[in-house]
Amino acid sequence: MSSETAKAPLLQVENLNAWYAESQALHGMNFEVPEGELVTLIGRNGAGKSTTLRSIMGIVRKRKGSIRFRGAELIGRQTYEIARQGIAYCPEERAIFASLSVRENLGLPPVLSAGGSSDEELLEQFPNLRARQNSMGTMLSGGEQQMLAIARILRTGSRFLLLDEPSEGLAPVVVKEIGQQILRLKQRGYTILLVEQNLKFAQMVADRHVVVEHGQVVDVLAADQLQANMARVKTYLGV
Ligand SMILES: Nc1ncnc2c1ncn2[C@@H]1O[C@H](COP(=O)(O)OP(=O)(O)OP(=O)(O)O)[C@@H](O)[C@H]1O
Repeated sequence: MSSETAKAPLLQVENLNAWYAESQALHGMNFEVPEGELVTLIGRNGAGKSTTLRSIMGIVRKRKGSIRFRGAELIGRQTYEIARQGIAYCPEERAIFASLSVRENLGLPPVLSAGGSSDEELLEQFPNLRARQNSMGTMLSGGEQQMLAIARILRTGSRFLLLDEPSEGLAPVVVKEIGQQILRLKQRGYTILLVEQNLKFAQMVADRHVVVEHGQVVDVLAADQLQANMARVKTYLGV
């Protein structure tokens, strides 16, 4: 057995089904996230990417199948228990508190395990947040808000990050900066599952792409296979 096959993935999603009330959004998702990799969930609007992240976090409660993190089953667990196991979630809406300063926003998440970044370390890693540390949330640009939303979850000590469309609504130059920060996180050993519609951005940072359509995984491509399969992927994305 090669060392690659011997190592269990950090996250294993098997036959995951999820519902909003009676409406089924995920229909048997299957994919894995190996430790230390950056995996994207790509697919068109409404494909089920955000629902997958929310199901992993237990925010979407009605779900069946299996989600194993470091071998432990997450289905049936509450969101706070899942966070304590070492998974941090950065939602699409960023959830920056408008009436709090950058520093106050940074201090909000609890430290859940050893190894989280201190406020000082976060300001060092995100220099443009240092420059704005006393500014209120309302005064931040979209890019600064996104940086803050990512920086904040690093406080928790979690080593597995779920990021929902960090590039959304941002200018190309800002998207590039966010991409560089995310690559730095990968270099520092974080494992990342990233929802993304921006293919160029996904390509810049990912080791592997999981293509989602109608609540199912229809393709898994290593980063170096994406280009050769671009025509098919673009059809899935509707671009
Ligand atoms: N809060 C909700 N209540 C009911 N249905 C929802 C809710 N959120 C999402 N859905 C539905 O679930 C399905 C999957 O949506 P989801 O948001 O996961 O898609 P997505 O791939 O992340 O796309 P997008 O980028 O548009 O969010 C869609 O049919 C959507 O309409």
